[in-house]
Amino acid sequence: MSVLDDIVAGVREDLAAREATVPAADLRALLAEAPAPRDPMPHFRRSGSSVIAEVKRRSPSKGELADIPDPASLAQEYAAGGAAAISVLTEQRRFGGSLDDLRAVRAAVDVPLLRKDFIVTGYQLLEARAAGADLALLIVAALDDDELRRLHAEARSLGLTVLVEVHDEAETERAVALGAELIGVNARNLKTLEVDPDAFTRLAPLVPDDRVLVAESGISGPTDVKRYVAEGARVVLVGEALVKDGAPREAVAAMTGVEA
Ligand SMILES: O=P(O)(O)OC[C@@H](O)[C@@H](O)c1c[nH]c2ccccc12
Repeated sequence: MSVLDDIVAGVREDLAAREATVPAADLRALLAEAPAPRDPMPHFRRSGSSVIAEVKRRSPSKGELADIPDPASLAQEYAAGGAAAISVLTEQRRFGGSLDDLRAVRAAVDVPLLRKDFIVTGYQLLEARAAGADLALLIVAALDDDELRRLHAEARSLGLTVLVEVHDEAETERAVALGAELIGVNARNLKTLEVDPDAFTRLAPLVPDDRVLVAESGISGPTDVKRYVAEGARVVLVGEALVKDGAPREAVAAMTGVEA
């Protein structure tokens, strides 16, 4: 069983417990009252890099990254530094996150929020919207083509912007064929946890110019950002480097608006 399969199995168990407590119909009723989601695409399409800054406590590859007792105040620092969006990891077992983190961040900032999780059912999309997310991640490696298409359509119908994540050629072709507007190349292979620093370089040319490309994982500062922008990224998604930096506001600012 790959790491990814193992994570998804845990996610499905936790999900079943939540679904038994809060029925989908209750979430739908909540959403009927909710304000429309924020659209991050105009910021992403601006010239110069946009940053999606991530609230991330730990990961299966690196273990403990940072003690984040107050995700809301970290998010306020990210927003003050000019983050185009904030990613909140909500997976509990391996990443130490929760929907409570997402709700706390939503209450504290006005920028678009990404629910970063292993989304395998429509219920998780309802949860994302109900907790105040504006974007949702769909990981191509975790979904067959039917699931990917169905979840993508469901997310769009809820008004969510979808970040479709890929790591190899075949996944990139699936994302493009799906019509994904926002495609993230994760340098890390979630099945093995290995990082391939050349993944972006290889995959970016397979993506048509009308889509927005996001470079994900292993970005440590403005030098990395400049390289990815030169290779076609408009957006960078950064976790570890920001949660470990004592001055996250300045760190986000330094990675924002970088030109090739
Ligand atoms: O902490 P980093 O190396 O800056 O990486 C952030 C982000 O790319 C990473 O958290 C991530 C990318 N795709 C994912 C899918 C699931 C969980 C986590 C991720």
